[in-house]
Formats: sequence, structure tokens, C-alpha cells
Amino acid sequence: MPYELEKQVAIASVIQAAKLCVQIQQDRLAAAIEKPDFSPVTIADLGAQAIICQAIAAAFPQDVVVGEEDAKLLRQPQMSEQLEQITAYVRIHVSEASADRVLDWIDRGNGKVGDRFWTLDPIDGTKGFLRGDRYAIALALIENGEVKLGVMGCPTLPLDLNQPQGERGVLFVAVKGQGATQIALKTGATQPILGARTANKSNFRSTESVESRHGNLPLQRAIAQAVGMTAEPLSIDSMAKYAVVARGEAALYLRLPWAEYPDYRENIWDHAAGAIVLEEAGGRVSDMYGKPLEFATNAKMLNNRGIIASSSDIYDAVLAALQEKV
Ligand SMILES: Nc1ncnc2c1ncn2[C@@H]1O[C@H](COP(=O)(O)O)[C@@H](OP(=O)(O)O)[C@H]1O
Ligand SMILES: [Mg+2]
Ligand SMILES: [Mg+2]
Ligand SMILES: [Mg+2]
Repeated sequence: MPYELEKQVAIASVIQAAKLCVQIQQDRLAAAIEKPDFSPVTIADLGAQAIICQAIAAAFPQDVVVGEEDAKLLRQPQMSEQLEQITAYVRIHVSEASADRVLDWIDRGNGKVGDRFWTLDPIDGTKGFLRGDRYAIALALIENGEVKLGVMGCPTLPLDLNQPQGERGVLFVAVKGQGATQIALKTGATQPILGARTANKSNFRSTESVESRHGNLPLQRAIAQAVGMTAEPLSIDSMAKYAVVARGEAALYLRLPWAEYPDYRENIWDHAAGAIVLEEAGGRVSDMYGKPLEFATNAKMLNNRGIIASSSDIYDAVLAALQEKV
């Protein structure tokens, strides 16, 4: 099967990164470090990026990674304690880890988009991670502008949202043309997911960010209502929203920009893995004007605004409702 080795490397490294995140959370070391743009990062984001970049470098030495984080902050002397902590957690999974190597692995994620590259969000939903809510470790392979593989680890997401107290911890895997699967992190139990072809009565609701700055909630809700959704939207952090639509637990994920942030552009690592999981599960993804998402132009999707992700059967109605309001 095409992309088999890439898939195995991605799955193994995302599982290790997920374990690192869970461990850091359990050890109560998940604290916000402020980045220059004032957004938070934690030792878990940096450790997860180190593990995954190391695994890609070992298996595919030529491959470029376009990742969210870099080691600039961590190289400063006042961060030596955090660097030591990260190195210790990474060493649990990668025996040859040292502080210098960890810094270099993290910085392997500073590549540029090209013909073939990976894009990595070591923790998507860092704010969710800090709150103890949902987050995702997201890795995707892009070739010739197309997402070919997506792996998304969601350590705190229930296997089934209808059983919120049930087992948690899921990995989503999709390969172009080969479908999407869900793997239970605890047991390895695997099942195909194809829940995004048609909406139904029980999932006729939308999902959106917990963080109100990340999406225009009033507009999102107006569109959901315009296509007939009356149920309360599901608030979920991270790319897990794509997975929830893929599983058929919601039918629509809208991420619409606020008029107050006209210059905000979405990052490729915030969407690539989620988008292929949803499409392979039968769903549709585009920007708010119906344009395909551009994953290989830049790390920021300069030519796209907003996101529509939905089950296939309601996509046209959502797009039409949106064009009426904007
Ligand atoms: N003003 C904004 N509009 C849209 N997305 C934003 C934003 N500010 C930050 N984000 C992105 O929102 C992501 C989290 O998404 P969500 O709201 O769906 O949980 C963040 O990813 P990180 O947590 O990886 O930094 C960040 O890239
Ligand atoms: Mg971030
Ligand atoms: Mg993100
Ligand atoms: Mg992130």
C-alpha cells in the first residue's frame, strides 16, 4: 500500500508524543510559557515536537518538517530547567536524547513548504491542554500540494462522545484514497470511520472552538441555524472537531474569522491532518468561500479565509447560507 512506511512512522511517533503529553499532565508540569506572540506553549508541546521530528529524521532523513514550535526560547539560559525536564521526558522514548539533541530535533521543525514535507502541530489546542480539556497531536504528510497522510492523537477524547464517561484516548489515521480509521490508544482496537457522508437527526449540530477569540461564534451559530440546526453547538478544543464530524457525532465545524482580525490567516498545521481524516470519512472541507485549502503555498494559508468542514450532504447548503451573510 502507498505510504505504508510513512504511516507506521507517523503512528508510532504520535503515540509516543501522546504518552509524553499525558505523563506531563499527570505530573502536573503543564504550565504556560509565553511565546513572543503572547500565545502559550508548554514543555509538552516542545517535547512532542522533539520526539516526532526525531522519528521523521531517522526514517526519512531528506524530509522537511513544517512545525509550529521552535527552540529559540528554550535555548536561552533562563530556560535550562525546562530544557532538562523536556530532555528527561523525551529520553523515556528516545534513549539517545540529550539537551543539545532535543534542541536540534525541535528545530528540525523549522522547514519550508515544498514538493514533499510534513506539517506538525505537536499540541493543537494548547489552551485546552492547559485546562485539562481536549487537545490533539497532529501530523500530516503533504506531497505536490495534496495531503496524503494524516495522523491525529487525541489522548483525552472519548472513543464515543455519547459515552462521555467511557474509555478515552483515540488516534485517527487517514491515507489518501485508503479511508480513515480510529484506533483506541489503550487497546489498539481499530475501526473504520465513515460517519461524515450524511447528517442525521441525532448528529444535526455544529462543533466550534472553546476559545471565543478563535472563531466568530455569533456568525457560526447564525449559519448553523440557517441550515436548520437548533441543538446547542458542541464546544471542543483542537482539531478533534474534525474527528467528531468524521465520526458522525456532529455534522458541521465552522471556523469563521472575526471582522476584528482581518489579517488572521490559518496555519497549515492546524488543519492538514484533520482535513484528510474528515474527507476520508466521507466529509467535505474548504474555506468559507468554497475554495480548497492551500497546504503547500506557505505555512499560513494566505489565500484562504475561514473553514467549512461538514458532512457531505449539507455542505452545499452551508456554503450557500454563508455566502448570503458575508
Ligand atoms: N485569532 C485566532 N483565530 C483563529 N485561530 C486562532 C487564533 N488564535 C490562535 N488560533 C489557533 O487556534 C488553535 C486552537 O484551535 P481551537 O480553538 O480549535 O482549539 C491554536 O493552535 P495551538 O493550540 O496549536 O497554538 C492557534 O493556532
Ligand atoms: Mg500554539
Ligand atoms: Mg494548533
Ligand atoms: Mg500547537
